Amino acid sequence: MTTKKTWVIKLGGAVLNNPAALDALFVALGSQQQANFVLVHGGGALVDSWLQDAGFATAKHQGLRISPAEQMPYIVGALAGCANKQLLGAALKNKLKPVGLSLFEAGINAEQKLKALGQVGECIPTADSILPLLIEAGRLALVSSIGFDEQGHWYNVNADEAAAAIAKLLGAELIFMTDVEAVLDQQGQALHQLDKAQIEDLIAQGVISGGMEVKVKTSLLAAQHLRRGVYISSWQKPENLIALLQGEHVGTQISM
Ligand SMILES: Nc1ncnc2c1ncn2[C@@H]1O[C@H](COP(=O)(O)OP(=O)(O)O)[C@@H](O)[C@H]1O
Ligand SMILES: CC(=O)N[C@@H](CCC(=O)OP(=O)(O)O)C(=O)O
Repeated sequence: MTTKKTWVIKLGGAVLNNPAALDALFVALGSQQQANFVLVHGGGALVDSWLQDAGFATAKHQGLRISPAEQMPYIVGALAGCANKQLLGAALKNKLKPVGLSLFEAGINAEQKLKALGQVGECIPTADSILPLLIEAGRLALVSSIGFDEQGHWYNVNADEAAAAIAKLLGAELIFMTDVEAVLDQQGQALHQLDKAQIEDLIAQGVISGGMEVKVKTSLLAAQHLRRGVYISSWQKPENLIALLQGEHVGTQISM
């Protein structure tokens, strides 16, 4: 049994457009032999462009993409196919041993969140995850946010929620790596620490919105469940990841 700490890292999809940042991140991961990692990735921008190319209109409700059944082949293709395999290629290039997975193999089932959102999925943890075996075997799991129910229907799960569910399942540390260095206040200054009351205030004032609203709400729930701080930082700064692993305080810490 491995005694190393496991870190679940959520990678925002915008990193897919930045191969140099992706390489730097994988180099940083490869240099940290004292920890295990599981990567959960998004790809929202890629989904936008695939849907647009296919002639679909797409919309979000409170940061979640409304996902009609007829759009799912494109959403699944972009996230579990293209984005997942693009990351796999970058990890391979950087001498890691990646395995690409959907939420099902990772031990998370999905069920419909809200009828009005179509195939948007909510995470249901199961007792059947391949992740501990992959970690034990020294493999780097790359998990897309496509989930399935027991009938085999597919769902589009928000990748932040997917990462939080996997961190809970593994009792792991959780870091969201996005395209901003921290959650920002009204003046655009980094907020180093946020708790429930501050988060509610900033959302009500419209300072935190869109994808960041989902991220901070998901982080808060995860911090409450994991009983420890959850971090938001940028994939543009792999040194921040190393700093967090060493117990330093960078980006925004969301606490209970
Ligand atoms: N207060 C805020 N601080 C930082 N970013 C914010 C804030 N409010 C909204 N955002 C937006 O949230 C984005 C990050 O969320 P999202 O695009 O969903 O990231 P990811 O794809 O990495 O999950 C930022 O790029 C920014 O445009
Ligand atoms: C339901 C829902 O909103 N799913 C997201 C899944 C991808 C994602 O979360 O990507 P980022 O992390 O890059 O934003 C979507 O379709 O965009």
